[in-house]
Formats: sequence, C-alpha cells, structure tokens
Amino acid sequence: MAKKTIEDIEWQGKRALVRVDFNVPMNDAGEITDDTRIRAALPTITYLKEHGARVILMSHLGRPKGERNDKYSLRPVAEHLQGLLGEGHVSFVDDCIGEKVKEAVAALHEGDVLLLENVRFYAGEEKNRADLAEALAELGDVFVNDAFGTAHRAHASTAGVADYLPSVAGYLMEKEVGIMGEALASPKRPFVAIIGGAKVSDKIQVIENLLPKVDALLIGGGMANTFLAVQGYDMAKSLVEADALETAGKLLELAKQHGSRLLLPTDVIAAKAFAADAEHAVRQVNEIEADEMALDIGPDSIALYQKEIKSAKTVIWNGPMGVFEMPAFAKGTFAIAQAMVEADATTIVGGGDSVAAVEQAGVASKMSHVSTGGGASLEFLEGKALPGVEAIADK
Ligand SMILES: Nc1ncnc2c1ncn2[C@@H]1O[C@H](COP(=O)(O)OP(=O)(O)OP(=O)(O)O)[C@@H](O)[C@H]1O
Ligand SMILES: O=C(O)[C@H](O)COP(=O)(O)O
Repeated sequence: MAKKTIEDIEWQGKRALVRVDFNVPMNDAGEITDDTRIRAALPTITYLKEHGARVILMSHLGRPKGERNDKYSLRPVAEHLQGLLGEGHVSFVDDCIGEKVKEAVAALHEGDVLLLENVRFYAGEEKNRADLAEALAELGDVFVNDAFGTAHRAHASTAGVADYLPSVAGYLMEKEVGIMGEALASPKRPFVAIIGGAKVSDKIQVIENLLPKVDALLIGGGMANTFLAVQGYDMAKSLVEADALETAGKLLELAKQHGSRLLLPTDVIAAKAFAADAEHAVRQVNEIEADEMALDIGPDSIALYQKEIKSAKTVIWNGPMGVFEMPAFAKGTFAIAQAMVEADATTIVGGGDSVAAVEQAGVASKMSHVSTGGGASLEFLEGKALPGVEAIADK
C-alpha cells in the first residue's frame, strides 16, 4: 500500500489515537455474539503496545443517532478486549472527548490501552464536524486508522481527525486495502468474480467495475433472475426487479464489449413458496413452472461455477447464490465456498452475507482473505475511493 503505516512511526512514549471498527453484533443481554472485528484489530494494538505507545482506541457501535444511549455503549467491548489481550491494562472511559477523557489519557502508561465511549454519541461524528475532529485529535500524537469496515464513511473519527494529526494505516487497514487492491489492479489470472445477493440494483457499480478486469463473472442469487428474465426466460414467481431489466440488459452488452464472460445459472432450485419447508425441485431455467420461484442455483450451475473457480488464480466473491438462510436453498452458496477452498488461488470474500456463509460453512480460515467490511468492501469493489483510506498520509 502506498500509504504510511504504523511501522513508519517511532512510537516510544507517543499517544496513538487509533480508529477501530468495533461495531460488533450483540444480543439483548449485551453479550458480543461475534468478535471477529475485535480480533482483527489485535495485531495493530499489540504492535503499538510492544513499541511503547499509549494506545487510545475509538470506535462507533450501531447507529445511536448522535445521542448518548447505553444500549450502544462500548463498555462490554473493553471487557472483552481485556480478555483477548490477556496481559496489560485495558481501561474504559464513558465519553470520547472532554476533561474526563483527557485525564484518563494522561493516566496511561506506555503499553496501556484505553477505549473511549462510542463516538456516535456526538452528532458531529457523522457530520464530520471540525470541532469534534479537533477535540479527538487533542488526545493523540499520531492518528492510526485501522477501521476498514468504516472506511467508506467520511466521519470525524475516520477522516476529519487526519486534518490535525499525522495519519498512518494499521495492519488490518493495510491488509484489506492491499489484498483487495492488488486483486483488482494486477490479478493473477484467470481472475473470476462471483456476484450474488438479492438485487441487481445493489450491485450495478460492482459489476460495471469488475467486468473490464475479470476473465469470468459468475452471477447467482436473486439478481440472476433479472438477468435471465431480460434474456427472455419466464422466471414465474421469482424475485425479478422490473425496473432493473434495462440495466441488466446493458450489463450483458458491456460484458460483450469487454470480451469478458458473464455466466448465468442454467438451472435452479425452484420452490412453490418462499419458505424453509416449501416443496422444491431442480428445473432448467426454461422449465420453471408458473407457480414456482428460483431460490438457489441448481446442480449443473454449481458444477459449471465450481469448474471456473477451481481453474482460477484469483477469486473474489460477494453475495450469496441463494436463500442460504434456509438449508434447502443453501447448497449453491456452500458449494461456492467449498470450491474456493479447493482452488489454488488467492481467494477473497467480501460483503456481509457471503462472509456469514463462509463462517457457517467453517471455511473462513481457509480463504486468503475474509473482509471485515460490508459496505466498505462493496464500495471498494465498486472502485470508489474510501474517505478513511484517502485521509491516511501517502508514503
Ligand atoms: N433467489 C433468491 N430469491 C430471493 N432472495 C434471494 C435469492 N438469493 C439470495 N437471496 C437473498 O439475498 C440476501 C442477500 O442479499 P444482499 O444483497 O443483501 O447480501 P450481500 O450481497 O451479502 O450484501 P450485504 O453485505 O449487504 O449483506 C439473502 O438474505 C438471501 O436470502
Ligand atoms: O458495520 C459496518 O458496515 C460498519 O461498521 C459501518 O457501519 P454503518 O453502516 O452504521 O456506518
């Protein structure tokens, strides 16, 4: 990455103001149900501790709309982080700016960690207000951005603060941007992208950005229905986006122009209802019956997509192949995950639902990279500049 990183700073005694994405799922009892994002920030925190920095962590949690709300407090995260780090001291302060926070920072020893309260308790965070950014910046000597998951937001703690402090990337940010950036800029070929999910309209820009770069683009999920419909297939009761038909047609044209192969399912699992126990059968795409809907890709399509994936050298995946939340319609999604594991390729998974699927399949650790960003990884794949990355100083 052509950005400065934590290794470019002499940390001894310095205050590292680190933006992390600790926006983790919690249950009603306030327990963290998935700590992936916290664990993903540990390499940066550990490096800073070991190099004698005083580590001040800031994050958002949920969408408290600019007001203090205990439901969105980061206190449980501080306790969890203490457990993960094992040694040393992790403290928590129930605000993110002001005198109380300054005192907590002043009390830190080298190697200590302090987690600030949710930055979104201030409306200035999402508005990227300069007064909040400046007040946050007063707490540190150097700004470290390790919050890839929030890098698509131009907020006070992700971008604004960089106007007041030297800014560097943490290890997670470096890894996310490095591996996905490399795959998009100079992929080992064949380069195959798999795009799924509910709607074409959510992924138009991703497809537009990827088509000129990939050797093959495999389409699955609900969005495949709209592509099939525009080709004249009767998708019956399937989810088809009527107002995206024209766009789907244009994307098929674009694929031809770039000479990239855009593959659609040739068969589907067609069900009589959108329900876990619905009666269902394998149908070729020209054989879907009037009272059926396509809820997964079929066995021929799985075999076709697996072959493409296994002969690839770079594979990027975003969005499930079917309604994977229901076991009867999860086979396509899990088959893609398994083919990626078996491929001798750089394998990258980005986007909320596909990440959930690889975790459910127990194969997340077998991928080259599983992104911690949902919206951020989607915008990255769209080719957009991410404000949180832009704010980091160039090397
Ligand atoms: N054939 C289909 N018909 C209807 N819904 C489908 C179909 N295939 C997949 N889906 C649904 O699409 C949803 C996932 O789409 P979505 O675009 O929201 O996810 P994603 O691409 O992983 O992005 P995000 O990161 O926003 O979750 C899943 O809930 C899945 O059940
Ligand atoms: O979970 C995410 O995608 C990030 O933490 C960003 O959260 P947001 O969509 O509320 O900005």
